[in-house]
Amino acid sequence: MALYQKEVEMGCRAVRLAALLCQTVQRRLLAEETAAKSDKSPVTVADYGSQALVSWALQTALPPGETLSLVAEEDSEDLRTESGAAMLQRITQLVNEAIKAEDGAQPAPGPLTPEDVATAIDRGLSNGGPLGRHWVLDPIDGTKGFMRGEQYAVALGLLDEGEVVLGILGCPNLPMASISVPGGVMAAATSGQPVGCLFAARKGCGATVEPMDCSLPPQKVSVSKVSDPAWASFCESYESAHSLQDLTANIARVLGVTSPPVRIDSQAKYGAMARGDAAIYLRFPHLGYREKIWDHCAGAMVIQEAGGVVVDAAGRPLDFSKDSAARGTAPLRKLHFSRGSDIPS
Ligand SMILES: Nc1ncnc2c1ncn2[C@@H]1O[C@H](COP(=O)(O)O)[C@@H](O)[C@H]1OP(=O)(O)O
Ligand SMILES: [Mg+2]
Repeated sequence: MALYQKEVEMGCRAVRLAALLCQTVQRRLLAEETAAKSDKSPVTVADYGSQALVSWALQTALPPGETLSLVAEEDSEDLRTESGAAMLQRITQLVNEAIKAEDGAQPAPGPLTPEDVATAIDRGLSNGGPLGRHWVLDPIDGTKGFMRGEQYAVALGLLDEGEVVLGILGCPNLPMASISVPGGVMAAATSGQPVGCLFAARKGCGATVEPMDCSLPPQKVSVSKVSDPAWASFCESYESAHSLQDLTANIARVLGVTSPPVRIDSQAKYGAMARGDAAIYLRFPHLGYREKIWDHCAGAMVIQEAGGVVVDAAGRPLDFSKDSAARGTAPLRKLHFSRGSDIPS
Protein backbone atom coordinates (compact mmCIF):
# COMPACT_ATOMS: atom_id res chain seq x y z
CA MET A 1 0.00 0.00 0.00
CA ALA A 2 1.29 3.50 -0.86
CA LEU A 3 2.87 5.49 1.95
CA TYR A 4 0.27 7.02 4.31
CA GLN A 5 -2.62 5.65 2.21
CA LYS A 6 -4.09 3.84 5.22
CA GLU A 7 -3.71 6.98 7.32
CA VAL A 8 -5.54 9.08 4.71
CA GLU A 9 -8.42 6.61 4.81
CA MET A 10 -8.47 6.61 8.62
CA GLY A 11 -8.30 10.40 8.72
CA CYS A 12 -11.01 10.96 6.10
CA ARG A 13 -13.37 8.60 7.90
CA ALA A 14 -12.69 10.35 11.22
CA VAL A 15 -13.26 13.80 9.73
CA ARG A 16 -16.49 12.73 8.01
CA LEU A 17 -17.81 11.31 11.29
CA ALA A 18 -16.95 14.50 13.16
CA ALA A 19 -18.51 16.63 10.42
CA LEU A 20 -21.71 14.63 10.74
CA LEU A 21 -21.94 15.54 14.42
CA CYS A 22 -21.10 19.19 13.73
CA GLN A 23 -23.79 19.40 11.05
CA THR A 24 -26.39 17.98 13.42
CA VAL A 25 -25.49 20.48 16.13
CA GLN A 26 -25.34 23.41 13.71
CA ARG A 27 -28.75 22.55 12.22
CA ARG A 28 -30.30 22.47 15.71
CA LEU A 29 -28.50 25.67 16.69
CA LEU A 30 -29.84 27.53 13.66
CA ALA A 31 -33.36 26.26 14.26
CA GLU A 32 -33.39 27.79 17.74
CA GLU A 33 -34.69 31.23 18.69
CA THR A 34 -32.26 34.12 18.15
CA ALA A 35 -31.96 34.67 21.91
CA ALA A 36 -30.41 31.23 22.33
CA LYS A 37 -27.79 31.90 19.65
CA SER A 38 -25.65 34.01 21.94
CA ASP A 39 -25.24 30.88 24.08
CA LYS A 40 -21.87 29.38 23.21
CA SER A 41 -22.69 25.91 24.57
CA PRO A 42 -23.79 24.34 21.24
CA VAL A 43 -20.42 25.04 19.68
CA THR A 44 -18.72 23.77 22.83
CA VAL A 45 -20.69 20.54 22.59
CA ALA A 46 -19.78 20.21 18.92
CA ASP A 47 -16.10 20.98 19.62
CA TYR A 48 -15.84 18.25 22.25
CA GLY A 49 -17.96 15.81 20.25
CA SER A 50 -15.91 16.34 17.10
CA GLN A 51 -12.66 15.74 19.01
CA ALA A 52 -14.06 12.65 20.73
CA LEU A 53 -15.14 11.15 17.40
CA VAL A 54 -11.88 11.83 15.58
CA SER A 55 -9.91 10.44 18.49
CA TRP A 56 -12.15 7.36 18.78
CA ALA A 57 -12.11 6.67 15.03
CA LEU A 58 -8.32 7.00 14.78
CA GLN A 59 -7.63 4.92 17.87
CA THR A 60 -9.95 2.10 16.79
CA ALA A 61 -8.28 2.01 13.36
CA LEU A 62 -4.82 1.49 14.85
CA PRO A 63 -3.47 -2.02 15.41
CA PRO A 64 -4.16 -3.38 18.92
CA GLY A 65 -1.59 -2.11 21.41
CA GLU A 66 -0.68 0.99 19.39
CA THR A 67 -1.57 4.21 21.19
CA LEU A 68 -2.73 7.27 19.32
CA SER A 69 -0.78 10.50 19.79
CA LEU A 70 -3.12 13.42 19.16
CA VAL A 71 -2.43 17.13 19.60
CA ALA A 72 -5.81 18.80 19.81
CA GLU A 73 -7.59 21.81 21.18
CA GLU A 74 -9.87 20.39 23.91
CA ASP A 75 -9.53 18.42 27.13
CA SER A 76 -12.16 16.89 29.39
CA GLU A 77 -11.33 18.74 32.62
CA ASP A 78 -14.50 20.89 32.65
CA LEU A 79 -16.67 17.94 31.60
CA ARG A 80 -15.51 15.89 34.57
CA THR A 81 -16.86 18.44 37.07
CA GLU A 82 -20.34 18.23 38.58
CA SER A 83 -21.55 21.10 36.39
CA GLY A 84 -20.06 19.50 33.27
CA ALA A 85 -21.77 16.13 33.69
CA ALA A 86 -24.94 17.06 31.79
CA MET A 87 -22.90 18.37 28.88
CA LEU A 88 -20.81 15.19 28.82
CA GLN A 89 -24.03 13.16 28.65
CA ARG A 90 -25.24 15.26 25.73
CA ILE A 91 -21.91 14.89 23.92
CA THR A 92 -21.95 11.13 24.50
CA GLN A 93 -25.42 10.90 22.98
CA LEU A 94 -24.35 12.91 19.90
CA VAL A 95 -21.18 10.84 19.50
CA ASN A 96 -23.15 7.58 19.58
CA GLU A 97 -25.75 8.99 17.16
CA ALA A 98 -23.00 9.92 14.69
CA ILE A 99 -21.37 6.49 14.90
CA LYS A 100 -24.73 4.83 14.36
CA ALA A 101 -25.63 7.14 11.48
CA GLU A 102 -22.38 6.23 9.71
CA ASP A 103 -23.27 2.61 9.01
CA GLY A 104 -26.40 1.94 11.04
CA ALA A 105 -24.51 -0.09 13.65
CA GLN A 106 -23.42 0.69 17.19
CA PRO A 107 -19.72 0.23 17.93
CA ALA A 108 -18.82 -3.12 19.44
CA PRO A 109 -19.06 -3.96 22.28
CA GLY A 110 -21.77 -1.26 22.68
CA PRO A 111 -22.43 2.48 22.73
CA LEU A 112 -19.65 4.64 24.16
CA THR A 113 -20.07 5.67 27.78
CA PRO A 114 -19.40 9.20 29.08
CA GLU A 115 -16.11 7.89 30.46
CA ASP A 116 -15.16 6.51 27.01
CA VAL A 117 -15.92 9.90 25.48
CA ALA A 118 -13.93 11.84 28.09
CA THR A 119 -11.01 9.44 27.61
CA ALA A 120 -11.18 9.89 23.84
CA ILE A 121 -11.13 13.69 24.24
CA ASP A 122 -8.08 13.48 26.51
CA ARG A 123 -6.09 11.55 23.93
CA GLY A 124 -5.72 15.03 22.44
CA LEU A 125 -3.36 16.02 25.24
CA SER A 126 -0.23 14.90 23.44
CA ASN A 127 2.62 17.42 23.26
CA GLY A 128 3.54 16.69 19.64
CA GLY A 129 7.15 17.35 18.78
CA PRO A 130 9.82 16.33 16.28
CA LEU A 131 9.88 12.59 16.99
CA GLY A 132 7.35 9.94 16.05
CA ARG A 133 3.85 10.32 14.67
CA HIS A 134 1.36 12.85 15.98
CA TRP A 135 -2.07 13.64 14.62
CA VAL A 136 -2.98 17.34 14.90
CA LEU A 137 -6.64 18.31 15.19
CA ASP A 138 -8.76 21.42 15.29
CA PRO A 139 -12.16 19.85 16.01
CA ILE A 140 -13.99 22.98 14.87
CA ASP A 141 -11.86 25.57 13.21
CA GLY A 142 -13.78 28.82 12.84
CA THR A 143 -16.13 28.63 15.80
CA LYS A 144 -17.54 32.06 14.99
CA GLY A 145 -18.46 30.94 11.49
CA PHE A 146 -20.05 27.83 12.97
CA MET A 147 -22.19 29.98 15.28
CA ARG A 148 -23.33 32.15 12.36
CA GLY A 149 -24.26 29.07 10.31
CA GLU A 150 -21.45 29.79 7.87
CA GLN A 151 -18.02 28.32 7.17
CA TYR A 152 -16.05 26.14 9.58
CA ALA A 153 -13.73 23.17 9.18
CA VAL A 154 -12.75 19.96 10.90
CA ALA A 155 -8.99 20.12 10.33
CA LEU A 156 -6.78 17.06 10.78
CA GLY A 157 -3.09 16.74 10.01
CA LEU A 158 -0.45 14.11 10.60
CA LEU A 159 3.14 14.83 11.61
CA ASP A 160 5.78 12.18 11.06
CA GLU A 161 9.24 12.91 12.49
CA GLY A 162 8.43 16.61 12.62
CA GLU A 163 7.16 16.85 9.07
CA VAL A 164 3.54 17.30 8.01
CA VAL A 165 2.67 14.32 5.80
CA LEU A 166 -1.14 14.50 5.65
CA GLY A 167 -3.74 17.21 5.67
CA ILE A 168 -7.48 16.62 5.70
CA LEU A 169 -10.08 19.39 5.78
CA GLY A 170 -13.77 18.70 6.22
CA CYS A 171 -15.70 21.83 5.20
CA PRO A 172 -19.39 20.94 5.59
CA ASN A 173 -20.71 24.30 4.33
CA LEU A 174 -18.29 24.94 1.49
CA PRO A 175 -19.92 24.38 -1.93
CA MET A 176 -18.18 22.09 -4.40
CA ALA A 177 -18.70 24.86 -6.96
CA SER A 178 -16.16 27.67 -6.97
CA ILE A 179 -17.04 30.54 -4.66
CA SER A 180 -15.18 33.06 -6.83
CA VAL A 181 -18.35 33.98 -8.67
CA PRO A 182 -20.64 36.99 -8.30
CA GLY A 183 -22.72 36.20 -5.23
CA GLY A 184 -19.89 34.17 -3.68
CA VAL A 185 -20.78 31.26 -1.37
CA MET A 186 -24.54 31.85 -1.68
CA ALA A 187 -24.45 31.65 -5.47
CA ALA A 188 -22.14 28.62 -5.44
CA ALA A 189 -24.39 26.86 -2.94
CA THR A 190 -27.38 27.16 -5.25
CA SER A 191 -25.53 26.17 -8.42
CA GLY A 192 -26.77 22.59 -8.29
CA GLN A 193 -23.44 21.11 -7.19
CA PRO A 194 -23.24 19.51 -3.72
CA VAL A 195 -22.44 21.57 -0.65
CA GLY A 196 -19.78 20.18 1.67
CA CYS A 197 -16.19 19.46 0.65
CA LEU A 198 -13.55 17.07 1.90
CA PHE A 199 -10.00 18.01 0.94
CA ALA A 200 -7.21 15.49 1.41
CA ALA A 201 -3.48 15.87 0.77
CA ARG A 202 -0.71 13.33 1.13
CA LYS A 203 2.95 14.30 0.99
CA GLY A 204 4.22 14.14 -2.56
CA CYS A 205 0.90 12.85 -3.92
CA GLY A 206 -1.10 16.04 -4.52
CA ALA A 207 -4.38 17.20 -3.08
CA THR A 208 -7.94 16.19 -3.88
CA VAL A 209 -11.45 17.39 -3.19
CA GLU A 210 -14.63 15.35 -3.05
CA PRO A 211 -18.13 16.04 -1.78
CA MET A 212 -18.66 15.29 1.91
CA ASP A 213 -21.62 13.12 0.88
CA CYS A 214 -19.37 10.92 -1.35
CA SER A 215 -21.64 11.60 -4.34
CA LEU A 216 -18.64 12.16 -6.63
CA PRO A 217 -15.16 10.60 -6.72
CA PRO A 218 -12.16 12.64 -5.48
CA GLN A 219 -10.68 14.96 -8.05
CA LYS A 220 -7.23 16.56 -8.07
CA VAL A 221 -7.05 20.23 -7.23
CA SER A 222 -4.41 22.81 -8.00
CA VAL A 223 -3.91 26.38 -6.95
CA SER A 224 -4.64 29.36 -9.16
CA LYS A 225 -2.31 29.81 -12.14
CA VAL A 226 -2.71 33.58 -12.04
CA SER A 227 0.71 35.25 -11.83
CA ASP A 228 -0.24 38.91 -12.31
CA PRO A 229 -1.64 40.23 -9.01
CA ALA A 230 -3.91 42.54 -10.98
CA TRP A 231 -5.89 39.42 -11.90
CA ALA A 232 -5.60 37.74 -8.53
CA SER A 233 -8.22 37.70 -5.84
CA PHE A 234 -7.27 37.32 -2.20
CA CYS A 235 -9.04 35.79 0.73
CA GLU A 236 -8.91 36.63 4.39
CA SER A 237 -10.78 36.18 7.66
CA TYR A 238 -14.40 37.14 7.79
CA GLU A 239 -13.75 38.36 11.33
CA SER A 240 -11.84 41.65 11.48
CA ALA A 241 -10.81 40.68 15.03
CA HIS A 242 -8.76 37.82 13.54
CA SER A 243 -6.70 39.70 11.00
CA LEU A 244 -5.66 43.30 10.28
CA GLN A 245 -7.95 44.03 7.36
CA ASP A 246 -6.63 47.58 6.89
CA LEU A 247 -3.15 46.15 6.45
CA THR A 248 -4.31 43.47 4.02
CA ALA A 249 -6.21 46.09 2.01
CA ASN A 250 -3.01 48.14 1.75
CA ILE A 251 -0.95 45.11 0.72
CA ALA A 252 -3.54 44.22 -1.89
CA ARG A 253 -3.47 47.79 -3.20
CA VAL A 254 0.33 47.79 -3.43
CA LEU A 255 0.23 44.45 -5.24
CA GLY A 256 -2.31 45.87 -7.68
CA VAL A 257 -5.08 43.47 -6.70
CA THR A 258 -8.31 44.95 -7.98
CA SER A 259 -11.00 42.49 -6.89
CA PRO A 260 -12.54 42.75 -3.41
CA PRO A 261 -11.37 40.27 -0.73
CA VAL A 262 -13.13 36.92 -0.43
CA ARG A 263 -13.96 36.79 3.30
CA ILE A 264 -14.82 33.43 4.77
CA ASP A 265 -14.17 31.76 8.10
CA SER A 266 -11.76 29.01 9.02
CA GLN A 267 -9.34 26.79 7.10
CA ALA A 268 -12.07 26.48 4.48
CA LYS A 269 -10.03 29.37 3.01
CA TYR A 270 -7.14 26.98 2.41
CA GLY A 271 -9.50 24.52 0.72
CA ALA A 272 -11.02 27.19 -1.50
CA MET A 273 -7.55 28.42 -2.44
CA ALA A 274 -6.28 24.91 -3.16
CA ARG A 275 -8.76 24.65 -6.03
CA GLY A 276 -8.03 28.16 -7.28
CA ASP A 277 -11.03 30.11 -5.96
CA ALA A 278 -8.55 32.76 -4.79
CA ALA A 279 -4.83 33.16 -5.43
CA ILE A 280 -3.64 34.80 -2.20
CA TYR A 281 -4.49 34.37 1.49
CA LEU A 282 -3.36 37.20 3.76
CA ARG A 283 -3.54 36.78 7.54
CA PHE A 284 -2.05 39.16 10.11
CA PRO A 285 -3.42 38.53 13.61
CA HIS A 286 -3.69 41.43 16.03
CA LEU A 287 -0.88 42.02 18.49
CA GLY A 288 -0.74 39.35 21.19
CA TYR A 289 -2.61 36.57 19.39
CA ARG A 290 -0.54 33.44 18.83
CA GLU A 291 -1.54 30.94 16.19
CA LYS A 292 -1.76 27.29 17.27
CA ILE A 293 -0.40 24.44 15.18
CA TRP A 294 -3.89 22.96 14.62
CA ASP A 295 -5.04 26.27 13.08
CA HIS A 296 -2.82 25.74 10.01
CA CYS A 297 -1.36 22.21 9.90
CA ALA A 298 -3.98 20.55 7.68
CA GLY A 299 -4.71 23.62 5.56
CA ALA A 300 -1.06 24.37 4.86
CA MET A 301 -0.55 20.77 3.69
CA VAL A 302 -3.54 20.95 1.36
CA ILE A 303 -2.15 24.15 -0.18
CA GLN A 304 1.37 22.76 -0.48
CA GLU A 305 0.17 19.62 -2.25
CA ALA A 306 -2.03 21.70 -4.54
CA GLY A 307 1.11 23.51 -5.69
CA GLY A 308 0.98 26.55 -3.42
CA VAL A 309 3.24 27.99 -0.74
CA VAL A 310 2.43 28.89 2.88
CA VAL A 311 4.89 31.08 4.78
CA ASP A 312 4.94 33.42 7.75
CA ALA A 313 5.08 37.19 7.33
CA ALA A 314 8.86 37.02 6.95
CA GLY A 315 8.62 34.46 4.15
CA ARG A 316 9.77 31.51 6.26
CA PRO A 317 8.08 28.11 6.12
CA LEU A 318 5.87 27.23 9.07
CA ASP A 319 7.39 24.79 11.56
CA PHE A 320 4.88 22.43 13.17
CA SER A 321 7.48 20.24 14.85
CA LYS A 322 8.13 21.93 18.20
CA ASP A 323 6.56 20.32 21.26
CA SER A 324 5.25 22.47 24.09
CA ALA A 325 7.98 21.37 26.52
CA ALA A 326 10.67 22.49 24.06
CA ARG A 327 9.33 25.98 24.29
CA GLY A 328 9.72 26.04 28.07
CA THR A 329 7.43 28.84 29.11
CA ALA A 330 4.44 27.88 26.98
CA PRO A 331 1.61 26.38 29.00
CA LEU A 332 0.86 22.80 28.00
CA ARG A 333 -2.40 23.51 26.19
CA LYS A 334 -1.01 26.47 24.27
CA LEU A 335 1.00 24.89 21.50
CA HIS A 336 2.46 27.46 19.18
CA PHE A 337 4.72 27.52 16.21
CA SER A 338 8.37 27.63 17.13
CA ARG A 339 9.68 31.16 17.71
CA GLY A 340 11.68 30.93 14.51
CA SER A 341 8.57 30.60 12.42
CA ASP A 342 5.90 32.38 14.42
CA ILE A 343 3.52 34.34 12.33
CA PRO A 344 4.44 37.80 13.64
CA SER A 345 1.62 39.80 15.16
N1 LIG B 1 -8.24 36.80 18.13
C1 LIG B 1 -7.94 35.96 17.16
N2 LIG B 1 -7.05 36.30 16.22
C2 LIG B 1 -6.75 35.47 15.22
N3 LIG B 1 -7.30 34.22 15.09
C3 LIG B 1 -8.18 33.83 16.01
C4 LIG B 1 -8.56 34.67 17.09
N4 LIG B 1 -9.46 34.01 17.85
C5 LIG B 1 -9.63 32.79 17.28
N5 LIG B 1 -8.87 32.68 16.17
C6 LIG B 1 -8.74 31.55 15.28
O1 LIG B 1 -8.88 31.95 13.96
C7 LIG B 1 -9.25 30.83 13.16
C8 LIG B 1 -10.46 31.01 12.35
O2 LIG B 1 -10.52 32.29 12.07
P1 LIG B 1 -10.72 32.79 10.63
O3 LIG B 1 -12.08 32.38 10.27
O4 LIG B 1 -10.56 34.23 10.88
O5 LIG B 1 -9.65 32.20 9.76
C9 LIG B 1 -9.50 29.75 14.10
O6 LIG B 1 -8.34 28.99 14.20
C10 LIG B 1 -9.82 30.52 15.34
O7 LIG B 1 -9.83 29.68 16.40
P2 LIG B 1 -10.98 28.55 16.51
O8 LIG B 1 -10.41 27.35 15.85
O9 LIG B 1 -11.10 28.39 17.97
O10 LIG B 1 -12.19 29.07 15.82
MG1 LIG C 1 -8.72 26.96 14.88
